[in-house]
Amino acid sequence: MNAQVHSFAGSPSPEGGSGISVRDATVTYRNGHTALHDATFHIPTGTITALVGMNGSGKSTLFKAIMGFVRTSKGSISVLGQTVEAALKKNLVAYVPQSEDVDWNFPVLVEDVVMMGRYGYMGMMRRARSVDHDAVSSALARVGMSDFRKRQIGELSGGQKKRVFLARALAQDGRVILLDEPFTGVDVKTEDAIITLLRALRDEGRVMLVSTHNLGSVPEFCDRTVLLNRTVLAYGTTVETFTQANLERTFGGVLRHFVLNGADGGKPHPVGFISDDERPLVLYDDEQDARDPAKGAGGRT
Ligand SMILES: Nc1ncnc2c1ncn2[C@@H]1O[C@H](COP(=O)(O)OP(=O)(O)OP(=O)(O)O)[C@@H](O)[C@H]1O
Repeated sequence: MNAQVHSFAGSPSPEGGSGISVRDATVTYRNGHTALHDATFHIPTGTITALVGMNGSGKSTLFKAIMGFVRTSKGSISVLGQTVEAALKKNLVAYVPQSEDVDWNFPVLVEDVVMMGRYGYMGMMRRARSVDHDAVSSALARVGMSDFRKRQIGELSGGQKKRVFLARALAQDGRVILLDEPFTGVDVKTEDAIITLLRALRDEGRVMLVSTHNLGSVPEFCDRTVLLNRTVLAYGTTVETFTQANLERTFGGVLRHFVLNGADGGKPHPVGFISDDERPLVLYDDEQDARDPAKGAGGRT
């Protein structure tokens, strides 16, 4: 099968800009496990980049390293031209966690979760000023969750919780936003809303790095892709990087891959599916095209 993957992401991503630069980064945990070794890639500003790899390939570890939560034993990471420590101090990096990483029994209101995004701008007493309250209100409005601000976070649906954590990142005004599997457990409508928001944030010149197992969504909205398996196997524009050969290298035997004889206009039509999760990537051999089956031909615009 000689399929190539085309990107449906809007305008081509701008080259240059300081973005995120990772050079030969190695992270070894205290138990001696090296989760990431010699990882190198660059992402310019004003882009959305997919971070793709199987379970345990080091995606969350890379996020933690970019946030300064784990140290690199080798190599360097720069965020908007600054060290990780400087970026952390300036609240430049916002993080939207995986749902499993959050204790939903913790009794806290939606507006309090979003206010956490403002902590870095407050003094020791964490006294919110009007600018902080305004930032929370506008972030909640932007994700369509204003009506839920007085609700306990644990009472919300999975998709609503994701929106609240996105609002926290917006309230922080992070120039770099790391999203850990934002589409897991959300319906297609919420996924659409998140993608629309990410595109708007890209147009504001922010950098988004999105870990995802939904391979079908990647060509649709990610300008760039980083493929990971304990090191960076490939990185670059999605058009050049998100190829069948690279995906097979990334997932090996773990990837589900089917070739079907579909029918298109009455003609038999070979179709390939590559899936790491519930939304597969669809490859149309003769059109050299990739489509999202949930959205029909041509994907979303
Ligand atoms: N605190 C830790 N101490 C020791 N090992 C860890 C720690 N955190 C993660 N690991 C290990 O490092 C490897 C990479 O884990 P990581 O969470 O970065 O993977 P991931 O790509 O995010 O996986 P998933 O897709 O399942 O979320 C795994 O083998 C994991 O067991």
